[in-house]
Amino acid sequence: MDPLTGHHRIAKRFTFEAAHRLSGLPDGHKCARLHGHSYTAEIVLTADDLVPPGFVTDFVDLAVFGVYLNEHLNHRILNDVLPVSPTSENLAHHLAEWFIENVEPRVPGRLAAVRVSETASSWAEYVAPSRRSREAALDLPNPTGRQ
Ligand SMILES: Nc1nc2c(c(=O)[nH]1)N=C([C@H](O)[C@H](O)COP(=O)(O)OP(=O)(O)OP(=O)(O)O)CN2
Ligand SMILES: [Zn+2]
Repeated sequence: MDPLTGHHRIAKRFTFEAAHRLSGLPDGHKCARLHGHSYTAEIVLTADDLVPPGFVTDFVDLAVFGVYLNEHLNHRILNDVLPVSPTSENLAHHLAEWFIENVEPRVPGRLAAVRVSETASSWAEYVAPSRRSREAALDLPNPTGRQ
């Protein structure tokens, strides 16, 4: 790729409410108690080239991610529904894997990152591996040459 050529990034932010408790923390840590957050989950997509009329991906086509959040995480205790400890880091990774499996194959952009916030002052981000490295790991061909 030409190092002087940039690429496009877009993001869409979703919100949901959920509770969690974190284990493995020092005695008395406030987050060991069951408590709730108004979460935000931001999906970042990237593309070298735009598709008509000038999109990385139509924001409308990302609505399915909001449906997943609403049906599976909203107003839930995250410890009951996630296969991992419900830290922001683990949640960002989990959401990235869900997006890569369920949404990315149907949209033109590729996932760059998922950023999760529990509070207005913090976030955790999972940076997705490139499409090329994912395909190499699966030993798949890359006929489009897309990164
Ligand atoms: N690296 C991480 N650290 C912490 C996480 C996490 O997911 N990743 N999570 C928590 C707790 O969930 C806690 O509820 C959030 O802590 P904090 O940011 O301190 O939240 P407050 O609203 O209490 O923050 P203040 O800004 O200090 O009011 C803890 N750590
Ligand atoms: Zn918390």
